[in-house]
Amino acid sequence: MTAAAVATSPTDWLDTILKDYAPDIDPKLVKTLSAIATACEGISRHLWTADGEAKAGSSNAYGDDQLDIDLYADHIIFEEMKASKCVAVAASEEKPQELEMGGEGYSVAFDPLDGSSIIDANFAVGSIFGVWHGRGLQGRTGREQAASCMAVYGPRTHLALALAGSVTRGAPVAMDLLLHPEKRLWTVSKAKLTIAPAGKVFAPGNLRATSDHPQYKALFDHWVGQRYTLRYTGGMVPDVYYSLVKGKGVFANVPSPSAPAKLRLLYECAPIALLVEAAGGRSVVAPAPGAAAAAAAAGGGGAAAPQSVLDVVADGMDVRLGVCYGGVDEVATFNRFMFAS
Ligand SMILES: O=P(O)(O)OC[C@H]1O[C@](O)(COP(=O)(O)O)[C@@H](O)[C@@H]1O
Repeated sequence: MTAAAVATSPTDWLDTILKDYAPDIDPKLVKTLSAIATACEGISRHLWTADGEAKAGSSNAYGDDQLDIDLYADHIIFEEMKASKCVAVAASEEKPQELEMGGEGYSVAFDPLDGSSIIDANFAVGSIFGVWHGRGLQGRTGREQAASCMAVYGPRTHLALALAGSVTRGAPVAMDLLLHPEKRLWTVSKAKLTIAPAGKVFAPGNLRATSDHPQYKALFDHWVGQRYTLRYTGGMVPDVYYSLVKGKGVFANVPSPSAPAKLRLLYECAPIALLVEAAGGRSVVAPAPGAAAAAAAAGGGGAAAPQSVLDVVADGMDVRLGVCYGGVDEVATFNRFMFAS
């Protein structure tokens, strides 16, 4: 594996790296992923001096106040998608509709800046991308992705990148790249990301839901009782990236009637699910309180069964859900508590 790739053209460096995982990778996919990397490099550079509090004075389709940086990141990514000439349509958390990008080959859904509630405190934040084969996002599942990426803007800028089995022609794979801003070059920092089945590190999101979600409360007490180490920043990107790089742990964001789901399937949850499952971990949709009991009561013996986030159909551009990501055994423990009737 080449540790560092010498850039001869904007995409050559990535082509060299990805050919080690997928010798016959589609050049259009390489161009799309390279355009994503270029956008993340621009966002990383902008964050060095950007005002994390500056409000844009506008709100997105969900009424969330938009920060200047949200709109800057959103704009720079759409521009790079157009410039790649390999993206048919794209949509984002800020613009949740399929916008024509004028290219052909792939469709991209993204969250330009995940962590807008913590960026003013200068915590690590990120950008999330899902890349689907062909044209269209609505009606797709995460399992139809060709690739997904998660940029982490912390002390260093990293890009965790997953290639689906449809691209590697075998098992999906996840790797980690490091940005060298002075050379405008990315290198491989971890050739293969893996998550061990078990690891006593937890990141419990939407914790206020424990007030009216007895199964989530019981699980939280279990994690504390089993002396799990808490590693939670309030940013899904750095919190999941922790498990990918450290190779262990469990992240959850569980909804309840008082704290409904806010994470978006297309722009956040499906891309991260591909990364985690490509690293040998599992993803599961977090059920509402009592879902198992309700399913059992509904008769037909149909207990609520755990479902991979990758199998959820995006039957709208704003599907929101609760999730759990982590090692195989950690997600099994999550399911044991969540689907207990
Ligand atoms: O504050 P909570 O309820 O724990 O939830 C925080 C979650 O919301 C998010 O900030 C998502 O929201 P944004 O995409 O608007 O930043 C996640 O990154 C994070 O895991």
